[in-house]
Amino acid sequence: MHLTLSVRDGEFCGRVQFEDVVYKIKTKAKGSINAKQSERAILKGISGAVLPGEMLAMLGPSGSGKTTLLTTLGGRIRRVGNNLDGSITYNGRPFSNSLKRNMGFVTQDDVLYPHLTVTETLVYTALLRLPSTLSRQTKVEQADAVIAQLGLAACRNSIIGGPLVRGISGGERKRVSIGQEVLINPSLLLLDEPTSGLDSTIAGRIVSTLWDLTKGGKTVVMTIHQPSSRLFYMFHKVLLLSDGNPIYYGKASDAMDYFARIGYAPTVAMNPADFLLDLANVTVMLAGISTDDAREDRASTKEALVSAYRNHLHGQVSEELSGISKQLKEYEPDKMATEWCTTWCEQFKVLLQRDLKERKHESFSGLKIAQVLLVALLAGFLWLHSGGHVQDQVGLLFFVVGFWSFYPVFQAIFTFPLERTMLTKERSSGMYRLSSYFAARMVADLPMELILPIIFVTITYWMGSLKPVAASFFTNLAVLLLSVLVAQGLGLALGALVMDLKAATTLASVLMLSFMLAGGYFVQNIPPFIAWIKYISLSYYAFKLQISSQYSPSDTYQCTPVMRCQVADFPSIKLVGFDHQGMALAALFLMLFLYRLVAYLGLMRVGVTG
Ligand SMILES: Nc1ncnc2c1ncn2[C@@H]1O[C@H](COP(=O)(O)OP(=O)(O)OP(=O)(O)O)[C@@H](O)[C@H]1O
Repeated sequence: MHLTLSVRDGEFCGRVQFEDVVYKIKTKAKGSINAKQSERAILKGISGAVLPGEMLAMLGPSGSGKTTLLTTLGGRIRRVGNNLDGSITYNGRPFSNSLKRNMGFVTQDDVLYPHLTVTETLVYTALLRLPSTLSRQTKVEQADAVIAQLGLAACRNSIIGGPLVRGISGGERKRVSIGQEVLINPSLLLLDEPTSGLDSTIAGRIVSTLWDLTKGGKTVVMTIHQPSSRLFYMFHKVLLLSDGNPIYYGKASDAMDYFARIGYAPTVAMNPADFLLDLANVTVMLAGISTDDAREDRASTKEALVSAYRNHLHGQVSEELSGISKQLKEYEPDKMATEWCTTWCEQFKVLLQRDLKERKHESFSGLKIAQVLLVALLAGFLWLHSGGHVQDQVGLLFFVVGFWSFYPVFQAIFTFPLERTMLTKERSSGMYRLSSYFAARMVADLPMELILPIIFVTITYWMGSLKPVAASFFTNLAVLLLSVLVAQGLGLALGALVMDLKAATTLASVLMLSFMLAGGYFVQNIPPFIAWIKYISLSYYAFKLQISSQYSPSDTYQCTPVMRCQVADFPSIKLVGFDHQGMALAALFLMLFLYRLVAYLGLMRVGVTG
């Protein structure tokens, strides 16, 4: 069966050449705090080429560097200093941002939204990744075609699922991940262990689908663990790695002959992939060599395999690479899709729809609503008889401000750390602009961010006998909604900056506590050196504006049984005062934008791994 998707030019980046690729990481020796950093080479001079119509499999034991090489070929490892050496080109050109939108990359772990169905997942991907020139209907049809081609029709309306929700099976999930990449009809498709954990029938089906892609002129590169011999012979080329060294590169069908020629042949008939893996692990029992040789220690056998590669294969690879380079000189490159596939507005619209659908269960969670209702009713009953008591009413105002400062911060703080892997995956493939994602996220969260405090205030305001005047109620509500949005921004900023939930929540609790304490209700005589905290405290400004919504400077209250005092002189009110209300409002608006800007800047770091 041939894949019939044809939405992009298939020759964008299909000729991949990599020559003497070396990748090093910095490591610290164990056991000593003062240990100096040393370098460890993960890839030690790897060369090869894959052309349109070819499927290259990277084989090797766990930890041999397959994923690292694949990630490097996918342009997802940053060059920092001299960590990455050698040359990698795509149709003779280096990696570029426009290229990432024309290649597919399937990661080892499936990064999918758990609450979307298979169809929704693929349709949203189609809407985001296929060009604007195609109609919505065509994109949906494209997604349907992929569902049929990958055998997902039976589970098309089932949710993906995750650790906490039961959904489709692991194999189906893997096929959805592959479908997301196949959808864009990439000229180059890179897959990290697309068959691991799957039974041999499903694995065979996946590899056959990928093989079909190569028949359509696509280039496929994958890492794979122990393919069956049927699958092994479907690969046009094989690259065998051992501890970061190449020990075989060439046609799959020539691999066994090559090793037999250099003195390594299996004693019994066995799956060539198993034999190659045993060799790379240096665990194979070798035929045709003496007992002494068989006892040869692992290091020297490995060295023998590495030097055999250098002597017999390295030259051939270099020749192949220079031959391709010569052809490329005569080859007129196709125009590459350098622009985004879809407009900002389209991206925003689709991301918003997807966010609303994916987070419906969370935003409208019964638990969340019950929690807010319960606290509102509790506060309402506690303050039921507070009418006319300034102390009680100021306390209620401060409690409401405090609750709605803490609550949104701790709701929002999870947003970006939990989305990080998804954002990295989607941004790495150039799926959408960060700004459209960010805007969609902000808007998708709004309904619940605003509905819950409205319900809360409506209950507490009237039960707590605050000023029964419509203008006061709406001012109080508006100020609270503004402070909720500010608090949400602060949570988003902390999450995006720290990206570690434990650290972010610890930091948030310290910050929010300092803001609350300096907010003007608990302490009146704050030492001057620390008094400035109130000027960065959202609780202070919100509290100040809430007070003004209830009282005016000329109001009085019964301070002793025989005397009325000025409300303005009441200690907690005196501290925040009635002046500079405009400034307080401006400060809240400033925070509203500033925190979101910080969150956006924090997110800009997410995108390319390495
Ligand atoms: N950023 C990193 N920091 C520390 N070690 C790393 C890093 N990247 C790779 N490594 C190490 O490099 C080696 C190769 O890793 P890689 O994931 O490429 O192996 P692999 O062949 O894909 O393994 P597997 O089949 O188990 O996925 C491993 O020993 C791994 O621990």
